[in-house]
Amino acid sequence: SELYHAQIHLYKHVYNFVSSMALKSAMELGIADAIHNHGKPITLDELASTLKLHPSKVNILYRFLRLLTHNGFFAKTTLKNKEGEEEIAYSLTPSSKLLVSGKPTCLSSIVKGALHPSSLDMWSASKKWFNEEKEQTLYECATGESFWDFLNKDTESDTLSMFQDAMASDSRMFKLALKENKHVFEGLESLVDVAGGTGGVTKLIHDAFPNIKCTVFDQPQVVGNLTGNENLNFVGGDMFKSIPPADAVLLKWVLHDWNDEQSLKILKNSKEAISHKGKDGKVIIIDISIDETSDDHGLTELQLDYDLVMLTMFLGKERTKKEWDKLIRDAGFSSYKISPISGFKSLIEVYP
Ligand SMILES: OCc1ccc2c(c1)OC[C@]1(O)c3cc4c(cc3O[C@H]21)OCO4
Repeated sequence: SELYHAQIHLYKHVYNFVSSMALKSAMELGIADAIHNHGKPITLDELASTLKLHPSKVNILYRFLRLLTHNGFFAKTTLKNKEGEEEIAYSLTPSSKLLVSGKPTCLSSIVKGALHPSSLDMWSASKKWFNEEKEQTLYECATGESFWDFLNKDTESDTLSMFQDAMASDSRMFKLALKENKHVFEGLESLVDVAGGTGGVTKLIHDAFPNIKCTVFDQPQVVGNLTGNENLNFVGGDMFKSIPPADAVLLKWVLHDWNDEQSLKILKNSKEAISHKGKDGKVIIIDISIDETSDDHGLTELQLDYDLVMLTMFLGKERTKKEWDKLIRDAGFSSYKISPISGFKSLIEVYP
């Protein structure tokens, strides 16, 4: 009946965290590596001994694998053992292949970072957060400091490196996406990567397009003592004041960290930076573009999850197609083109 369907829907969402935590446990145990290194489907006993689990934990491992197999992270096959009996064996799926360490597609650091207590414990303060008028992130409301201050506190240095590893692993996925979007960068003589940090992504572009003069633009304390080469240089400054001129301005995962007023300022400064190129200049935005009407339900759910992660930790936001349209037009640009890139993000080419 409808009542019981509603109860199942409600309870499923209440216990979604169990699946997340089972995935985190699988990542911490190194199950994907053990199966990958085994080179063929692995039985429960072989896996338990590879993981050096106590014999009393074998059945617990089975229960975790059962849920994760049900949710598409492992595949179950049957093998005939030496006595000719059928035995269950587990193999990887495309999703768990993203947990195999050492590969450019390894996203374990995102699993580790996103499910770190610093991202979870703050939710116990949500009622307090809703009932105060002070504009701050849920994280600040819960801990009294910004997430950035927490990351940069030297006592938490492992969290900072975990965060940087997560950004780096997401950038490696961008390298694959770059191959599929060469046309966006072809013909450019120069590009400035705004809020490019220490240049992780800019280096990927520089490697793929060595003739483009790439500038990594970020706050002076971020790029201060970094040196590049003849076609990759670091410039310190304030993107809310002015952006160094180039044929193209790259804004990758930048605008989702800022509200509309701040984003408008960044876009207007970007338009100024490419103005010498007339019609040939462009701004390349890489961010989530939510399209609830046409996108797959699961994709939209991930994008709306990300919207709340950005809101609660950075007071940032993910934008819908309509919001991008308004922001781009308010900034004075004449046209733009949105195309999907690397899974759940979009590449928006904006023309003056
Ligand atoms: O655009 C920036 C950006 C991009 C991705 C992520 C950001 C911020 O913070 C939330 C997040 O879920 C997260 C939180 C973390 C972490 C990694 C991590 O990846 C996710 O390591 C420690 O805490």
